[in-house]
Amino acid sequence: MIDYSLYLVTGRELLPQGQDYFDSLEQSLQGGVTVVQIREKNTDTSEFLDIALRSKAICDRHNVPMIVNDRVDIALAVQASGVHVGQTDMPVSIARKLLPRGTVIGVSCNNIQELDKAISDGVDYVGIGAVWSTTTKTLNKPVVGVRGVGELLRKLDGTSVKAVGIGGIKLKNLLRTLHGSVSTTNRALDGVAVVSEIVASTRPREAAAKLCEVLSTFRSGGSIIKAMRTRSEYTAGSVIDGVIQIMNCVRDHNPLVHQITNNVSIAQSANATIALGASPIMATTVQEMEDISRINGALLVNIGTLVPTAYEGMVVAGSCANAQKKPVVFDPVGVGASHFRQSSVNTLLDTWQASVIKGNAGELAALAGSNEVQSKGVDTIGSGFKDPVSFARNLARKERCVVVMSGKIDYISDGTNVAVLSNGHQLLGQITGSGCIAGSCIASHCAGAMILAQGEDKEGKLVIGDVFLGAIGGILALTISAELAALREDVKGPGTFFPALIDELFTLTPRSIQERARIQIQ
Ligand SMILES: Nc1ncnc2c1ncn2[C@@H]1O[C@H](COP(=O)(O)OP(=O)(O)OP(=O)(O)O)[C@@H](O)[C@H]1O
Ligand SMILES: Cc1ncsc1CCO
Repeated sequence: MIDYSLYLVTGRELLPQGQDYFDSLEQSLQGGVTVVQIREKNTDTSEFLDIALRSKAICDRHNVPMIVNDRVDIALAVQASGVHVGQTDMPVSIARKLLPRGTVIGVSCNNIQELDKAISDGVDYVGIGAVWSTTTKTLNKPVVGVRGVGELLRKLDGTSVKAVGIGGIKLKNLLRTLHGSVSTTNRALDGVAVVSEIVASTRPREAAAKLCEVLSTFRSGGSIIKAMRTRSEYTAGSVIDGVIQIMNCVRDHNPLVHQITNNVSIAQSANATIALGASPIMATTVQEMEDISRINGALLVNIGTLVPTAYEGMVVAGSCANAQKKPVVFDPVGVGASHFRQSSVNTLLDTWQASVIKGNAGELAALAGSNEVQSKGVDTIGSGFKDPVSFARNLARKERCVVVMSGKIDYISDGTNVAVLSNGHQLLGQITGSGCIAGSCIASHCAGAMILAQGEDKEGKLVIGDVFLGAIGGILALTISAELAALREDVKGPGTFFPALIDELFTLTPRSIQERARIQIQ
């Protein structure tokens, strides 16, 4: 059985100047590479054969299987463990006939059709990619993206076919790649193929060892749920206790909450953040994203009025937040309204891992590609999903993060649990940006959750802190404050409601949360 965990694809053209190919291979194996594919471009048969033979001797010494790219004849000549073929190389059925029994055959797949064919051809493994855009190879097919890998992996359920991700996988995106590519049925990649991160390194041993470390911490951290959460079981009572702890933490620590949001509700969102005890910074420019990611407690990305400069900032800010393991709250405002929003949302979610995605039913339907609920611009139409609990849970599994579906009732899921919250007031639906404010409240509470979890083990996690509780706390703070504001005599309608809401967020007490929270965990 081949261990596909760290699959090295060689590329002599990528070696740093002065680096010997065989020495680099030796070091990579010492660093922990578990399988090697020899890839040669434009090399004469005799030279390829010589390289394959010498590479095989090195791999054998490490007891690591060697696979030959494309050339069945070379694989036969050196008794390689396997052959890897591309879509335009030797067909799998013919390679199978030519090769001795037990020789592994792998094929590159970019889409469902290619994957279906590979499965029916009886391949042993598939290389799914490109996962990221890459400079190692000129791509003539669309990038699959981390989320696309998960959809393809689902197809392998019930088969013995193994899968490695390939294309642009680096140390800096490895954890995100592993986490984000798990299918809704919990099928993860069996390994990752790496080229330049190892081959182009002047220290291939260290490069391989670092990649192995991430692989093993991810695997020991287990599934999405463990990677996202700090607690494994919730009850309504434990959730309320947790929310109050976070709420107090926000007030005690005043975390910085970085928000890239729309120009309709920017001031409202900043005011709500302050009222909760956090500190907003509404910064959009690429050049400052890294600095802010070091000091902030959480990031909110809201595409309400998407403009090019802010969009560039969003791309970078999310990656910086992931690198710092800070919570990223994403609000795909009006995603169904235009192709531009849709493709921007896809690029953002393929670039970084959101910790929480928040939207109304129409927005989340558009994100999930469902036409069960329609939207009009930034608003949802109709009464929502027939089974909102399952919808929220499935979307959380698909996007590998916590999902908040807002509305008269809010549904919050981490892919396993669904918290059903029925607090709120209809006046929230009669002011603009209540959803955007909800995003700010969630981000503030996720920042509090992150501070509370500071002492915990960060290894193998993409985000620090219980973002499920952060999301519930943000929604409860807003909706309970809205109920209290609506009760006030000075509130006569939407115009007087908004300032009262800010006052109530400011004076909200743990007692009000305990007394008023209407929460059910399913
Ligand atoms: N009729 C209602 N009754 C109770 N709560 C409501 C009602 N409408 C909205 N809310 C609350 O308001 C918050 C925002 O949800 P909503 O679904 O209105 O956001 P949205 O459509 O994204 O808003 P916007 O586009 O104005 O920012 C949620 O926490 C939700 O519970
Ligand atoms: C009205 C509106 N348009 C873009 S963003 C926004 C705020 C509510 O989502």
